[in-house]
Amino acid sequence: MATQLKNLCEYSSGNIPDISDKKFAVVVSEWNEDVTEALYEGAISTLLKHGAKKENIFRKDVPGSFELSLGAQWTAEIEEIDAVICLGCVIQGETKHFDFICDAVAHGITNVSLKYNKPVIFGVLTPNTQQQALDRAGGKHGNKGDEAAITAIKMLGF
Ligand SMILES: Nc1c(NC[C@H](O)[C@H](O)[C@H](O)CO)[nH]c(=O)[nH]c1=O
Ligand SMILES: CC(=O)[C@@H](O)COP(=O)(O)O
Repeated sequence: MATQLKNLCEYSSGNIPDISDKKFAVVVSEWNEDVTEALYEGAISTLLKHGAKKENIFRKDVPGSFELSLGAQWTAEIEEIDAVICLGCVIQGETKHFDFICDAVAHGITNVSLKYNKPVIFGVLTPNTQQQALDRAGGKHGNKGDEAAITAIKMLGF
């Protein structure tokens, strides 16, 4: 279902496990920081809302979304980390650079998740415009950060 047909903050409240002792790494891209900071706020508020402890949430920043894969690996390899949430925003420009970044980070994050056998969540917006990004970072379509956080939580209850 396309995002415009659902709100990213709406999700079924079933199968929410106890995360009071779970440790989360949140890797945030600095590119489009007005958007990624909003995603981060959404992710943190969702984790805390569902019982995560603030002292168990560890933030690391990377320059751009392309670096999210390595940032995810450096945090996922920490044994105590139970799940990694990657947050980024790649906005289409004039060239194919957008395609290469999006493809690389989607595959990279997937590979880290499978390599370390733990949830590594793709909380990356890939909009055509700045407005589409803002609409999905606390705007009319909700917040992809909320969605990424609840996805991590639900995967810990698998
Ligand atoms: N244009 C965007 C980028 N570009 C930077 C890359 O992510 C990367 O840091 C660079 O290619 C060096 O490896 N990053 C975003 O996150 N969003 C963009 O819109
Ligand atoms: C997604 C990007 O890297 C983008 O900002 C690059 O813009 P352009 O394709 O116009 O160089």
